Amino acid sequence: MSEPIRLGIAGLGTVGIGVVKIVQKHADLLAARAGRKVVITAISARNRAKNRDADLSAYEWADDPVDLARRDDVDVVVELIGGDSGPAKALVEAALANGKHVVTANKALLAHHGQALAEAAEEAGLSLRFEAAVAGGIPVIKALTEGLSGNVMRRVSGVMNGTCNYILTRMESAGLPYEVVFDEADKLGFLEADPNLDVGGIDAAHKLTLLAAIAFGTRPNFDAVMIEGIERISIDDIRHAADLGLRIKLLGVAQMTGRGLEQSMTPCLVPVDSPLGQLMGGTNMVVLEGDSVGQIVLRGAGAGEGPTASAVMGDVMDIARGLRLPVFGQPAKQLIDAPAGRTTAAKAWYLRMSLMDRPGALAKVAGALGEAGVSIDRMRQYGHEDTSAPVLIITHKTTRDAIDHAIALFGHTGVVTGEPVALAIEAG
Ligand SMILES: NC(=O)C1=CN([C@@H]2O[C@H](COP(=O)(O)OP(=O)(O)OC[C@H]3O[C@@H](n4cnc5c(N)ncnc54)[C@H](OP(=O)(O)O)[C@@H]3O)[C@@H](O)[C@H]2O)C=CC1
Ligand SMILES: N[C@@H](CCO)C(=O)O
Repeated sequence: MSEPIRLGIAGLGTVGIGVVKIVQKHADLLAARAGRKVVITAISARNRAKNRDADLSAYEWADDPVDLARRDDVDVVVELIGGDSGPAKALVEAALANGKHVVTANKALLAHHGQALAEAAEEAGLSLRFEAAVAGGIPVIKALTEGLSGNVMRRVSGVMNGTCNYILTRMESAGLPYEVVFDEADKLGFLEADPNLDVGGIDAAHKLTLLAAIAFGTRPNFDAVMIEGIERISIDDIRHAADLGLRIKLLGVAQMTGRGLEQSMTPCLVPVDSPLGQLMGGTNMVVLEGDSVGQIVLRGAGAGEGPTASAVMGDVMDIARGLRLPVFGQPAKQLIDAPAGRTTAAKAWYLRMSLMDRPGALAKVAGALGEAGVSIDRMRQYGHEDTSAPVLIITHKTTRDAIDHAIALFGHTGVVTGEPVALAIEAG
């Protein structure tokens, strides 16, 4: 058997401790599968005194995580701290500069600095792996980079943030308003330290950025993702959607068209009985479409100790076995700078707004839609007690540009109060 592969793990929170547990629990299995032992030599976190759910006594402790990158007894640095700057970035950069392979679960770091880090890794002949960064336990990076490498990818889409899916499905099942379910999710420990990363759609957009880079051979371009969060989705939207046989999902879509790379992470409506519509709780689903393979659907736990550590270990095992692949599936220097495209696909849209309840208000809204070239399919005004009337409009198929134009025109009508909620109706 070859020499053991030696891990230095930085970050001993949910994911880090999950990795420690797998290495300890499955030592023989890992050794048999890798053809060498997988051992932990050194660890680091913020607080050494913290009581953690694992025996860490056999490992060297580093107060500064960057020290792991300088140790002779570490072959692979496993970065599980998080954040797109600070110690996580310093550690990954130091590891690559010191000849260590890197495994990370850090989507924020790679979405922002993936290009530079990939170039550094490839120049040094090192692996930089990030399976756990996208859709937790689902091996979607491996599927795209390896299993589907013979395909021209057409489209990548899916639900990639378990917290948002939990909030949206719980609002429906319990009939609770957004604020109450948000507090529940917080108490359950689902939310990122900065909750806006989850509910603002940013975390999911980080993940989509990484998938798009692999699928389309493009430099990761997070700034080009059109992002809308779920913060403005009300229990009324959930109920109206249910009445229409639809569910709201925070849906990511990336596709390459003649206009460039389209990337969006926005709340959308999908049929209740579609695969995406059936996705409940914190589960993730990624749909991959290639020219030869057609459509593939991957579904599973997008977060949590076991699933995320499972993905980290998959990367560790590949490195232990000697598998070396370009970080984004092809050499980073060959990745192209695709222009950001904006979708022109025509879809039906759901528009919910509040109108001043006075003569001619509805006519002004209908006029704005007409001026923007948007045709109304169905319209309903809901019962209300004050001077503001909730109105729901379903449009015939139209483009996002036309909807944005109509919403801009609403602002000049003098009768629309607050900002309308606009959701595209997708096939699911
Ligand atoms: N949790 C999940 O389900 C998933 C997480 N991820 C990603 O995995 C990574 C880790 O997440 P998770 O385990 O949930 O995070 P946690 O908050 O549970 O753990 C973070 C760890 O990093 C340590 N840490 C924080 N700051 C420092 C610092 N300045 N120096 C040294 N150590 C530090 C903490 O130390 P201490 O314990 O002493 O405070 C803690 O052990 C993140 O990138 C996250 O986005 C990806 C997919 C799913
Ligand atoms: N906050 C993320 C964790 C997993 O990346 C989620 O809810 O999906």
